[in-house]
Amino acid sequence: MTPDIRPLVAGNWKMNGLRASAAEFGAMIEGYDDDLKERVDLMICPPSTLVMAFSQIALQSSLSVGGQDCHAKDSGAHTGDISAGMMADSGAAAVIVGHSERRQDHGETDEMVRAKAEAAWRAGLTAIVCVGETEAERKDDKTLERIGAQLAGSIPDGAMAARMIVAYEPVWAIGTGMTPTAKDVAEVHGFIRERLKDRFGEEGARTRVLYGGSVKPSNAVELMAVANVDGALVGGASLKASDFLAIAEAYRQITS
Ligand SMILES: O=C(CO)COP(=O)(O)O
Repeated sequence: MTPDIRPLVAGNWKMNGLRASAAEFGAMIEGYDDDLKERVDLMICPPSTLVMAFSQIALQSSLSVGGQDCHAKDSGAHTGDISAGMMADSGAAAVIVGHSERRQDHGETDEMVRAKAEAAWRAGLTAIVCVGETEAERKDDKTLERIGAQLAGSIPDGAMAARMIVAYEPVWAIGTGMTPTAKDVAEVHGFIRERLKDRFGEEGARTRVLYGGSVKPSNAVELMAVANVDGALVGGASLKASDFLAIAEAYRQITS
């Protein structure tokens, strides 16, 4: 938690989900109550094919919708790609950029991620910029060095809290069931906060910094209670509405 920052629990569905899964999820999510809505924002980042379906669901609930990636250009001859403007037109309010799976599978560099974040802003979207060290980097004691370089390279100048979210996702914790200790999370999130403040001043102090990597209902309270953790970016556990809501429920406990 950071005082005065409203937490966000965002679900990244990755390459999962069909229209029926979205409808099922929507029916379940309507049930989340006003008290929880007061405490935490919820977002789902489905595959592009479901952004429109989720933006309909979002009308019935207090959920917001994000994309998982966008092209750095606004339009043009880029078969198979999707622009930030298209995401916005489909009802997204945000877009994830620089997820480690994009960095690994598609060779995305910090420079490319930065250009995508700029494209997101041009389209009026919030950019959720992901950073995180590999297992080898952690073992070599290079975690903060790596995160510092990714922050410097991937976040464009002029970042403002209203349109920027940083997600710290240690690569080795994604989909593995392994998580850093609360102490390690505190160290990295504290470091990210200092870097954001150094570069963006008050805007950096108010930017949400999410933790992602094997967040589950059973570890949500411990992870979300860490200083400078302003929510979660949840992969696998966001696919089931009951687990996703159970993670959000952590805020009922933490903020009571
Ligand atoms: O990559 C993630 C979210 O973007 C985390 O995935 P898991 O929650 O499945 O570990």
